[in-house]
Amino acid sequence: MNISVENPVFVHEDSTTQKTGELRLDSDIPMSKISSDDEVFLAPEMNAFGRQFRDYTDTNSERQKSVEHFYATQHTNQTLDFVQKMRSEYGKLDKMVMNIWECCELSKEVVDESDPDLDEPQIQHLLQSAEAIRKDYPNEDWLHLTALIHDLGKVLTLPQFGGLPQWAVVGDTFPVGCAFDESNVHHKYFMENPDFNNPKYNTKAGIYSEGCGLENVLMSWGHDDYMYLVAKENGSTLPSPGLFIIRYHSFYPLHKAGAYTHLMNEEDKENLKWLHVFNKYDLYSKSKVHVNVEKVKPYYMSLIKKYFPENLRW
Ligand SMILES: O[C@H]1[C@H](O)[C@@H](O)[C@H](O)[C@@H](O)[C@H]1O
Ligand SMILES: [Fe+2]
Ligand SMILES: [Fe+2]
Repeated sequence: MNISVENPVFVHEDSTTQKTGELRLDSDIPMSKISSDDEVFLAPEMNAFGRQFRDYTDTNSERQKSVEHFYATQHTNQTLDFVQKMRSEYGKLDKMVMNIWECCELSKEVVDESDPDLDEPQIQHLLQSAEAIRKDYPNEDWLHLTALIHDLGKVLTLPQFGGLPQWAVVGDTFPVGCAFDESNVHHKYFMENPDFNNPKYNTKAGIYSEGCGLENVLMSWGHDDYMYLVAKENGSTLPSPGLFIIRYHSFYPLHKAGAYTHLMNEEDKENLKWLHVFNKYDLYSKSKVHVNVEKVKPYYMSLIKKYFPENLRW
């Protein structure tokens, strides 16, 4: 069965002003195409472990216990002060010089401990999500490339990047400097966070003002913000929704639960529509069936060449 996008998305009225193409609803996919699973992406109902996707409630399985432990450490340690330090340290981009494909190869060595749905090397997740979105949006090449690179920032866990602990790299993200919304998974562990009781940081707006725009909000530090910095500072020509997807794809409290919307500006609201589209392919493409890397590599190399310089500072 085809699981539809949870939040409504809208078709742009004037597509000539958009660098990106029209947003399409699941219901726009012709019924005649639904029968061929080669041509459209069919989202599974269960994850590879036979469970619902993003189930954080099962306390019996070992994997779920380690995911909960992950969130306990993440929520305890991600303070405003920590985020500021990490942004200035990793914003220097002085750790490595390499191209995008070399980083895809490096991501073979990363397994994400926060993810209840996948324990495969990250390169597979990247190619699975890119190939899935390519089926349904064949003309949006920027979206294919966005999917390919969205999780590359997880290389921060590798020794070449200082071997950051998983809680500083993966998992859902949330703003720091304002109250932690209850829609964050395993919210109770924020009580251990020093910012939780700081009156400057624990009101709804905290250090921000209504409608200030997400670019003025400090997010918990991790692979999203890092990869956004890498793409932006190296002069990628990906369109604004692509950069937005990279930067906020782990911000489930916003794009799934609809929290923190008071911090968005008009541009964020436009970009959020594309993030809703993207999320379906990020989440439901997670599978044990591997993509043949060498077979698809030439296509993705051509996209990298189109939107990125040859070498990037990381
Ligand atoms: O466990 C997952 C994983 O780390 C993803 O890469 C991230 O984007 C998700 O938000 C998170 O829940
Ligand atoms: Fe991610
Ligand atoms: Fe992902």
